[in-house]
Amino acid sequence: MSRGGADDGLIDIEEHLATVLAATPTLDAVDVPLAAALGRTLSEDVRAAVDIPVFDNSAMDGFAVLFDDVAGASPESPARLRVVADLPAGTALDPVLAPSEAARIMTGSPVPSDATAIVPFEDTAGGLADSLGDITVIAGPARSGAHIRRRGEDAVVGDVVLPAGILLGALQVAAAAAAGVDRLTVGRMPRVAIVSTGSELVAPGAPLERGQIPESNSELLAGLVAGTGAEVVLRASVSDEGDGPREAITAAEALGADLVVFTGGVSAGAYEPVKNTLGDRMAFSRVRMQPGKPQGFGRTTSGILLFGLPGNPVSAAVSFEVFVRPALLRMQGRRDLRRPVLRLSAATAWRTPPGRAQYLPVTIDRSDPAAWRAVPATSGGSHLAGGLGRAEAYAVVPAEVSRVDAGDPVDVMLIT
Ligand SMILES: Nc1nc2c(c(=O)[nH]1)N[C@H]1C(S)=C(S)[C@@H](COP(=O)(O)OP(=O)(O)OC[C@H]3O[C@@H](n4cnc5c(N)ncnc54)[C@H](O)[C@@H]3O)O[C@H]1N2
Ligand code: MOO
Repeated sequence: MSRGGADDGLIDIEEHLATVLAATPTLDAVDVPLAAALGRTLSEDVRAAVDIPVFDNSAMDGFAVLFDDVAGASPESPARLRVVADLPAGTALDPVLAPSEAARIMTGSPVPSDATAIVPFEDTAGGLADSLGDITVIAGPARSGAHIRRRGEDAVVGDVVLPAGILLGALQVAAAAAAGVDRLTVGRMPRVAIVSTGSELVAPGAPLERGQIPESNSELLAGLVAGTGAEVVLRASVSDEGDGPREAITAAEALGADLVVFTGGVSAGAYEPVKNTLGDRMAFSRVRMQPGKPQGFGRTTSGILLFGLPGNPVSAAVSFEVFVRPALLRMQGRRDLRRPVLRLSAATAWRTPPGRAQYLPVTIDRSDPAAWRAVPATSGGSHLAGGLGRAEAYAVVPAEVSRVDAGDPVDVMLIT
């Protein structure tokens, strides 16, 4: 569908993404130990198997006391107590405390059932140095319960500590561990084949004959794929002649691939291997974006998703962000498929392509923490593969915006 009645044959980004996602299955879930869960997508809610905290415990190194014994204690009016027990972390002891008795206690140790407050060492005359006989409290705790961390105040058994569909980062895996959970159900890693096309491509670092360039898209895509939690099972480079793309699909199928990403060979030239050999399996569209206008997408009869991204390096990077990444996340069961977007002001003016949404590689000027600014990393050309290396985000400018002036608010999609 064309926007605003413009009859330019381009389809909207959302329309192409909807086509992609409609064809994208959620893969099976697998059960993994915590150590293997980092970077994966959680498939089922995680419920606490133990309370957090597990038991009432001390927040301070000091003494477990009866609040009434020490309330209002001061240097002028100290409270004297007798230490009847010593409670290191891990102890199972639960000593009885009679009036005027205390237990020395360490941070994290279980608070005796009789105790109603903790007095830190700093609030006693003798401190740690004189802590196992009689002690003198010179500052009473502010309230009953002071410095006691209560059982279950964070979560109780059965509470959902992590909801299905989220990315498991270090914080989330640690929360599962704290909740007494040792295995997590996560989306299976999608298996991805990456296929570069182009007779001009040679390995990076190889001597270049006239007309040849270093192949860089497979490095780009392997990194981007890994960043989604998927695994690369095949990297291949095929020439512009012959049946390379079809052979690559056969090889990918043999490796159990769920998705094949081609770059190059999808536009309007005489040698377009993806377009010319895979027309029976993929549809080729022109999407209202720059870079990333030519897009191929389809599916094999066995259900492997096929993406034909444009070969220009920035086009390939942006196309991956906008179409392939959401598909790979959906396969793993991720609920939120979007990157975080900040609205920042443009540091300089820049040109935008008429009638196409722009994804401009940018850096973020953080020199004023209250006013971050988007700084173009390139002039916007889809071939500027070196400048792409400076980028940490894309400024996303809608198709109907004809220019960006310095100070204009722009949406900035974070990609790191
Ligand atoms: N007559 C038209 N020509 C072009 C159109 C159009 O609409 N009409 N669209 C342009 C746009 S927009 C793009 S984007 C490109 C897309 O072209 P292809 O996807 O067919 O890609 P190639 O022609 O194979 O390569 C484009 C460019 O990228 C370099 N490249 C390709 N693969 C790699 C790789 N793996 N590593 C590094 N660089 C790579 C290649 O050498 C070319 O310079 O088409 C426009 N043309
Ligand atoms: O759309 Mo192409 O990807 O402009 O350069």
